[in-house]
Amino acid sequence: MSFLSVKNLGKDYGATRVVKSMDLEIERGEFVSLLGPSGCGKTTTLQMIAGFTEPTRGQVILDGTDLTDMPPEKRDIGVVFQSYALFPHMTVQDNISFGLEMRKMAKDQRRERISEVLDMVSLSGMGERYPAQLSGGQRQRVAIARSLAIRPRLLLLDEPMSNLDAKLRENMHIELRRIQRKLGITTILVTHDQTEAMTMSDRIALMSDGCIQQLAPPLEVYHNPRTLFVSGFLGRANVFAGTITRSDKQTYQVSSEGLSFAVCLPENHPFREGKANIMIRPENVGFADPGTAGKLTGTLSEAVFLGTHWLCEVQTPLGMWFVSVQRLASQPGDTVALDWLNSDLRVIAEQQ
Ligand SMILES: Nc1ncnc2c1ncn2[C@@H]1O[C@H](COP(=O)(O)OP(=O)(O)OP(=O)(O)O)[C@@H](O)[C@H]1O
Repeated sequence: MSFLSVKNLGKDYGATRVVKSMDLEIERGEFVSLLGPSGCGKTTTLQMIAGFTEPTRGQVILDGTDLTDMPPEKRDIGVVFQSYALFPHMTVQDNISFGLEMRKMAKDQRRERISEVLDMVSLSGMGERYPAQLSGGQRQRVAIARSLAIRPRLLLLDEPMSNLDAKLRENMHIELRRIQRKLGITTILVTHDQTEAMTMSDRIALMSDGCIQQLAPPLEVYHNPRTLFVSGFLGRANVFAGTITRSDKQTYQVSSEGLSFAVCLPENHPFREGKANIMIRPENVGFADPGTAGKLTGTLSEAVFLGTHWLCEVQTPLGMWFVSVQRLASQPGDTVALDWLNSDLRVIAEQQ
């Protein structure tokens, strides 16, 4: 059995099913993100695991113990919210000490633990300060230190970095992941920030409308999205509708708007022949070498330089495509030929 088992977990408010039926198996030490648009049920799921919201159905089992009817303070779970909820009238060390005192830890041990976690979040020497004397990033690190101090069996993070500026957030991603790995603490992060989920997680649970659409490692979710929603939520995607036919045992062709390309379908792919959606990422499409026809012709309508690459919009018979390239030799208005490796085309069985 997994370290954390969430089985058929759901929440209804009146007739509205805000979390339909969640099944989640998380291994000890794993970092899993719940990623999805606003209102898809991420926070509600986390609150049910923490014990702050009573589920309408389902079970939460942590390390073999059924937590479903256990009050939050008995669950041994650390929670960090978007608003850090530090006690403003207490110093940093008293904020951290609070949870340890509740657990009746001896004074010497408490002092040692506080110094250890402050060191971990690079705030040694700041123990005497009050929250108002800290920056947003420092306050957030105190909140994390406070939740780590109790050595919870499970750490739940609800958008803990969304108040920080972009640079600080990036640093915190790296820092938090380092601490999480070092302590081997099983962690669930709620976020709507795809970069945050991609950089931090062992696995991402991509949610929409109260359901998990796909649960897999970041690269798998990115490169092999199971649904159109997933392909569009994580990064940019070029998607077109086509008809798949079988050429021989291993080879399939997709045709659309009079064009035809070979596609590969993995052994276990749910789809074989008929109408389907085909997806390719912008970075897997390039401009054909001069003098060659490429696979698709279009008109370059826009090109913006994003520092590491050019993001281009190309109007094609298959719709508007995004193309991401390192170098650009064409101007908006030019006719361009696009090329790609057919092995980078992905078939998404779900219909549009
Ligand atoms: N107490 C409540 N009563 C009624 N509806 C609620 C309640 N709490 C949450 N909801 C609804 O449940 C849905 C899911 O909310 P939830 O906060 O879990 O979403 P979320 O994915 O975390 O969104 P966000 O990223 O905006 O925080 C929303 O439509 C919300 O309005």
